[in-house]
Amino acid sequence: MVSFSSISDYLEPSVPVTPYVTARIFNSSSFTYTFPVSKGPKFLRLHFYPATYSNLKPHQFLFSVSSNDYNLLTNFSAFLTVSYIKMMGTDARVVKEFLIYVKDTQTLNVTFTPSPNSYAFINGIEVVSMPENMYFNSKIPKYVNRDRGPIIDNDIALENMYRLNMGGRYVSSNEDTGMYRSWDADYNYILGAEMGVVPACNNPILYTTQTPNYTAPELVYHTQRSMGKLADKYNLTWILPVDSGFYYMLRLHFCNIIPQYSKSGAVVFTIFINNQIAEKEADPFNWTQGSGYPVFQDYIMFVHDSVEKRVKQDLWIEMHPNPHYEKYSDAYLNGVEVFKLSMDKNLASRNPEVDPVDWPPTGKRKNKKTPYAMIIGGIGGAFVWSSIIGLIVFWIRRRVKHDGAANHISSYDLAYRELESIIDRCRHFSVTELKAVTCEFNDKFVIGTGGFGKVYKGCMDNATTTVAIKRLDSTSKQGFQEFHTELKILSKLQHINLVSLIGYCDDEGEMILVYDYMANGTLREHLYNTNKPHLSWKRRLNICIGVAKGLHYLHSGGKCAAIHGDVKSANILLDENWVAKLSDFGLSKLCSEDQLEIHVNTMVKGSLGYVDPEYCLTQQITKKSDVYSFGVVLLEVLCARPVIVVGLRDEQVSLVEWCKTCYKKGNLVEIIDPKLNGEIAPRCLRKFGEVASKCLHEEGSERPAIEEVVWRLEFALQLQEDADKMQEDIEKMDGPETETEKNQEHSFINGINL
Ligand SMILES: Nc1ncnc2c1ncn2[C@@H]1O[C@H](COP(=O)(O)OP(=O)(O)OP(=O)(O)O)[C@@H](O)[C@H]1O
Repeated sequence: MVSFSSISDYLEPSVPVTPYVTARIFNSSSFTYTFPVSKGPKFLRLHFYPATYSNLKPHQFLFSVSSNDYNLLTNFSAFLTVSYIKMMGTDARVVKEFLIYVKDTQTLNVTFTPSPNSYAFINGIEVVSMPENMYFNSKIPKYVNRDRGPIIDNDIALENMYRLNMGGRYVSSNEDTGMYRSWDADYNYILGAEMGVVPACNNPILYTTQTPNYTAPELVYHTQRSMGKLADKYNLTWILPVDSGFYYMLRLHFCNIIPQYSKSGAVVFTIFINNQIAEKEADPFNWTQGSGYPVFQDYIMFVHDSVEKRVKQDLWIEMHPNPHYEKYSDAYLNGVEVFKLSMDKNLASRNPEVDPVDWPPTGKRKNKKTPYAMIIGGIGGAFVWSSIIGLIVFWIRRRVKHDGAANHISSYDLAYRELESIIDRCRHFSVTELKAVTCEFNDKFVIGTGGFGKVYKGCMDNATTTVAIKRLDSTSKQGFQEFHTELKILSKLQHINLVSLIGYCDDEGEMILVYDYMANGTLREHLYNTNKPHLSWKRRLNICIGVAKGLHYLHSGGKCAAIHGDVKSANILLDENWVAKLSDFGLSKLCSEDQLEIHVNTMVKGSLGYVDPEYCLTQQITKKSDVYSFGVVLLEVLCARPVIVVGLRDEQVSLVEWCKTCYKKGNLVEIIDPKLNGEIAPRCLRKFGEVASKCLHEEGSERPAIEEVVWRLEFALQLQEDADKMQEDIEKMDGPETETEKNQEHSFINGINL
């Protein structure tokens, strides 16, 4: 008999009857369960309760488990694992959770193989589907201490090592978001006496498309561990023992729930993973729309231990307030998930020959060196041989030939390195895949056309993801440079107010970029030359604040800071919740934050009517050039007209000049969008006009930094909300109106003079 069922001789009171009281025992040969399932990512959970079954003692069970070609467990002893877990004061059972992508076979096989002279057993198997991009092909991870590494795609399997609810209680599988994950309390893992404080809230958590409601339950975001009064004196540290010789993905969950921290830049901290800086200036408030919005960030790092050859070692997560931000000295974390990544389809054993700086692993790298490959080898070191590298080699060779100077190669050195990391961070699509979702690039799927080419709408991943597919037109003046810049910027920078790049395709001479689809199109198409319903004033204000926050992120992104270079209403996309997303980074300049303080020399590019006059004169673009273009957008939003209208009276042709004249005369109110009549509170309009005017100052040095623009606009919104509230109160009041109230209402409805 290959297998038989048995009942445990004893069940500890803390262990539930189902599924742990019964087990299936396997002797000698392998035994496979086959589950017919749909294609897509699955949780596979294996439940073990080591006990005596049919007179077989717990230590007699030693076995391996594999699933769909992945070795999940090798020579596994549930007895030893539980002994170790008990030392940590937790459970008498063990649940092993794996994340596996089931491909076209639509079957999930789970095979148990006893080790020699041993038995295998299992108490329960759980298979749960998960949303397509929940963990696989999700947000682009950050690589700790290197700029490349594995990506979490359909070819990788993950093992969950830890899932912790910081500062909160154990969250049972029934309290999860339908995926039956359980979340442990973190106090077993926090280092030393410095346990910080545990703020909590009960407000509804404001999930978004970037952090949908299945990401983690509200219970996780309702509590956090932060540093408390002694923040400057110590690091908030968690220690999580893991196996050496593997890559790990850490998903850190944040949600700002402390009322005082309701401003970007209020709390900025540094995150270290194993003593390496994972995030120098973490400002989770800035990564979201504000307080109560959850956000997570994935980090990948290799845990190696080449010196002592320890099989297990500690993974440290540490946080410390960033000393450059004095406002509030604190750091916080709401939850963490730690996953071990498969290497060569093997999650189960140590893989010492894999050197972390040698990605992909030596065994997978192609040895054959073509003359092109040798050029790259010399320039970039270890690399991934992919079609995009092929493309740039071809490009470099062509340039060298045309320019006839070998020293030009070195100027493209950077491009190599950047592209190598892009390849690992972005999803690569084949032309066949993209043709399939657009019916061979059929015009019926076209949703817009820009300078780069046509943009198509498509559905992928079993219709769970709607995307916008931007395909370079062979007749376009744009080309590799814009394609490369867009990939470079968006693969490094992610923010709620920047459009998300899902991937790219460079097969068969194509250059295609794939983005999240933005259901409400561009800001411009809601302002003029449109039949679409008009945007309310408050919605317009929120959109402007979102764009300013996106720009602020871009300008202050540490080593990946950038100048956008083409801010305009057509490059602001709106998602289904009207959240503004800055797009089109083809003209952007990526440089270090220090460099942003000086000027970047460049040939003047941009869109007519939006370009900073100082940039035109000096040919030097600065972050204040973006501030100028943003000022033009503010005027478009207020007046709902194009920036240049030929055929109008001379003084009215340019929106900027016309608004400046009206502003100086104090009659800006006469040129605001008539559809906004009666909607704008006088004080709000005054503040808004003032911000726009500052942004449009002729001299860059006189323009405010975009951070200042953010808070000035937030203040304008506050003024509007106060006025709306007052208006509501007046309307609610019974009895005759007082003279003052009548006047207030009158000025509100008929507008004001500035
Ligand atoms: N992610 C997206 N979601 C929905 N629609 C999009 C998306 N990206 C682009 N579009 C649509 O495609 C049109 C063309 O976009 P694209 O970014 O190529 O051009 P543009 O910015 O208008 O022009 P240019 O590149 O010349 O500045 C947009 O106006 C918009 O209607």
